[in-house]
Amino acid sequence: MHHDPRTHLAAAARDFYARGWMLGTAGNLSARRDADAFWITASGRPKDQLGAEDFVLMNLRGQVVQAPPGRKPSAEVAIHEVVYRHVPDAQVIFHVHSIEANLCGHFAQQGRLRLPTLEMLKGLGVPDAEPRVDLPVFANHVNVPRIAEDMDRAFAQALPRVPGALIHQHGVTAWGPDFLAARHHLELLEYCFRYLVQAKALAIGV
Ligand SMILES: CSCCC(=O)C(=O)COP(=O)(O)O
Ligand SMILES: [Zn+2]
Repeated sequence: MHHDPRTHLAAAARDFYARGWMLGTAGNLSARRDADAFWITASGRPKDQLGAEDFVLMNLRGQVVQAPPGRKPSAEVAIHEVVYRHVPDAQVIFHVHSIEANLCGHFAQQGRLRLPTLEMLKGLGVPDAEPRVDLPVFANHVNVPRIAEDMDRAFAQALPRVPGALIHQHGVTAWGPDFLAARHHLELLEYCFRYLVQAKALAIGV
């Protein structure tokens, strides 16, 4: 990263807040500083007004490297750590809470949400003519490290075919090799969620 990733993270948070995906302090965003450390939003901060003092530097062993006074890392930092450990290409991770993502959790079967067969899946790295792609869906737990352990186990078996994962009744996490790609992946997954919700309302099979 040539610029301080905290500036980009704060701008992304303002954007996602405006879309209704980070209301009431929901969600958390992070970006790698280098192979062993990443910046993540501090816990419980309003996502439309983040400043440099709202980010914590973590290493990939779960230790705080640098934290402004009174700031703790996101309560969901363990999930970011799992993604960075398993996906070497992931440089940026966005976790947000949209209504549609939470509705879509109810359409999942056996821990998988079948994504609609849309041309836009190409933007998620799926070039197939008739894509049959599932997004992994994890159970939510009050004890967040439990969610991270489930993801760790699943990702050790196989990485998701698309750069994201859903937590039931909670929200989606998407990642990418840079800020723009991570944003596009998040937007495309959220588009799929909106599509699935509307298709269900219209009783259209996808
Ligand atoms: C009000 S959202 C509840 C916690 C959560 O799921 C989230 O994404 C925000 O947690 P953080 O500790 O990162 O502020
Ligand atoms: Zn969350």
